[in-house]
Amino acid sequence: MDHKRKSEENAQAGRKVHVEASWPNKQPDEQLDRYLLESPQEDVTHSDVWRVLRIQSEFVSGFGSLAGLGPAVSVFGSARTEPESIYYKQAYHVGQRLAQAGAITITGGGPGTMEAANKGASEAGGTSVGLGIELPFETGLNSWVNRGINFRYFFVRKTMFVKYSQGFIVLPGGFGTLDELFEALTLVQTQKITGFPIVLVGTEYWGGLVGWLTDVVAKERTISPKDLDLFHLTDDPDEAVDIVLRNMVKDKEKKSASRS
Ligand SMILES: C/C(=C\CNc1ncnc2c1ncn2[C@@H]1O[C@H](COP(=O)(O)O)[C@@H](O)[C@H]1O)CO
Repeated sequence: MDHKRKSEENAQAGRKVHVEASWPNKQPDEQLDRYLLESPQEDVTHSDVWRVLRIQSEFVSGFGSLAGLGPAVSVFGSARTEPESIYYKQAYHVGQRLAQAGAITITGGGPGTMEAANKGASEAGGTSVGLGIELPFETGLNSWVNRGINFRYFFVRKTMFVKYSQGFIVLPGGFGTLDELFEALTLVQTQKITGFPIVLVGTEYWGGLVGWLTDVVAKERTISPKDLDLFHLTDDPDEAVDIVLRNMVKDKEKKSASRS
């Protein structure tokens, strides 16, 4: 469904949605990021130069739209989670709790877990941000996003999740979720970002991965054993929210102390 039609539907249903495209004159068939990634190296022509400018403009408009957003938490998880799933209910609860605490929920703006978190946030009267991504198959922003931005490039969009949130809550998910999780872990591990909580929700789902990181990856020393402390693991969505909110308070205190 295109964004114009989605906006009209939302308007008819009385939902207030603010959607921005981070690129002008979207042409749905044009998968420019795919061309960028697939084009041969010798093909560095004028079109690559223009592509760099388009990437730059996507960063500029993303920063412009999100500047001054306020305290926010990014919530990740599978695009395929069904509303009957316990993970959907947990993501809804996370969005709701964040809104009640005055924090903004940011998701990828898609279906499944993203929709659940946006719905929880929006129904609790909070700001519910969706950073959508242009895909070869149309999915569009979910109906519970009340502040939406669309991106063409995954890597630009991933920068926005990190830059404009103060922590990640990660529910069960597939490749997309793992990508977002491991990017944040790498940034914290290499101290590109500091004091940034990452909470995994779902011990049964994540247990295998955490076991492998502990028994193989840390044991083989491809990560340091202390890197295992860079994330939290819980079954309790309230605990996940408490961890990120506590960290936000600590962060705020640190900033005001350094100003005085
Ligand atoms: C595949 C399906 C829908 C795709 N729609 C998406 N919309 C927005 N964001 C998405 C979408 N798919 C993946 N993402 C990003 O990755 C994470 C989820 O990926 P996973 O592989 O499903 O775990 C999510 O946090 C998004 O940022 C099905 O209808």
